[in-house]
Amino acid sequence: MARITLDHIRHAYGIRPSAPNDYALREVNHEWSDGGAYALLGPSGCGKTTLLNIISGLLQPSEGRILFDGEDVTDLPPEARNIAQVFQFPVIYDTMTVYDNLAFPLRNRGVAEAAVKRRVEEILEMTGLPDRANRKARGLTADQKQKISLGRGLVRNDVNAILFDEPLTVIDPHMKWQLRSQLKKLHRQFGFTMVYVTHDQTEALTFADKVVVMYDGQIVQIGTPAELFVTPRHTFVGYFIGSPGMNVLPMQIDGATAVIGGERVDLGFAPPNKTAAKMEFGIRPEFVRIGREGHPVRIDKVEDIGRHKIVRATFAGQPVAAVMPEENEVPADARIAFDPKAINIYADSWRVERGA
Ligand SMILES: Nc1ncnc2c1ncn2[C@@H]1O[C@H](COP(=O)(O)OP(=O)(O)OP(=O)(O)O)[C@@H](O)[C@H]1O
Repeated sequence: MARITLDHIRHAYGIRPSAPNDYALREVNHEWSDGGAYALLGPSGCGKTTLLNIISGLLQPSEGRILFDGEDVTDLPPEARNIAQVFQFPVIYDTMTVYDNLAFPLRNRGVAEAAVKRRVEEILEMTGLPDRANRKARGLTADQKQKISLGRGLVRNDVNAILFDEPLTVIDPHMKWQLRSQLKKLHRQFGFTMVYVTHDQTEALTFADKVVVMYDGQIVQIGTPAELFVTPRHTFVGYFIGSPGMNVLPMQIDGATAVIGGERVDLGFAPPNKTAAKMEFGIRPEFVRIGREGHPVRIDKVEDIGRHKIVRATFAGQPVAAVMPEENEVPADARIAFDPKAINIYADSWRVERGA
């Protein structure tokens, strides 16, 4: 397994890019540790597949270098990078049996038959297909075929990294959860460096130790699920992670006070003077209190979703969501308050550090 360094990578599909918008990847400059489980998360078109293909060698970046354990592999073709890749749709040999499909990557490398057998049997067990071992792949369902693709990606344990590009799209929802847990278990057991592309936050947060959030051709944050929740570095991370996402309200700063449409909210710290064009106040719905204290608010709707309820309200002319425990009542003359420790301040969409 390898440490992966992305050294000032930029990529444009068109020729002679000039403006930032000409780049599918604007600038990626990060190091991913050996044995880490990373999820690349972001909306459609943000550059996830582009970045994954640059790592695997299917695509040459327009600028920058990629290194495995410090060794420059930018000019190496995919087969020389020693990478396993699992795609969205099955890539298997229909005329081979399930067993032979799984054995193929090992036999190709000259692994002894006894070791092939041991490993293939483990993978058959993991994918829940041991009784299909001698069947031709042709007769299998789409999700069984995709499980074999996953198995082929996992069968070798001498690869630099395993890359997954939305691998569970064709798998039914119940099995999805099971396979994701198995991937996580395998990661713990063998310490593979894994990169997993998805646009589904649940998938990313349950699979990865570190989630790499991409937006508009950039990595906007790399963090643990808890870091993405508590301190989103960019307002996009706030919106995209969480359900409902973070409340983001336009504001002005006056010392240690946020002025939001005429209401003054104490921040508990004075953000430094910023020359930003746009200042915003961010707070997750879990830290918004609806009760008898605080600022005036208009309650628009209460959604009961089981263990808690989501209150949709209007504060200082802006829509705000709050998450409340099921047993709490919304009082008739409700007020709104914000937990000062959970307030994030954004200057031109980027988080301002306390004390920065
Ligand atoms: N072969 C290509 N030629 C030209 N433009 C491309 C090509 N592949 C991707 N793009 C563009 O590059 C940008 C990033 O695409 P990419 O496929 O990397 O995004 P993604 O985050 O993986 O999206 P999705 O989740 O839809 O797969 C998009 O604007 C896309 O239209």
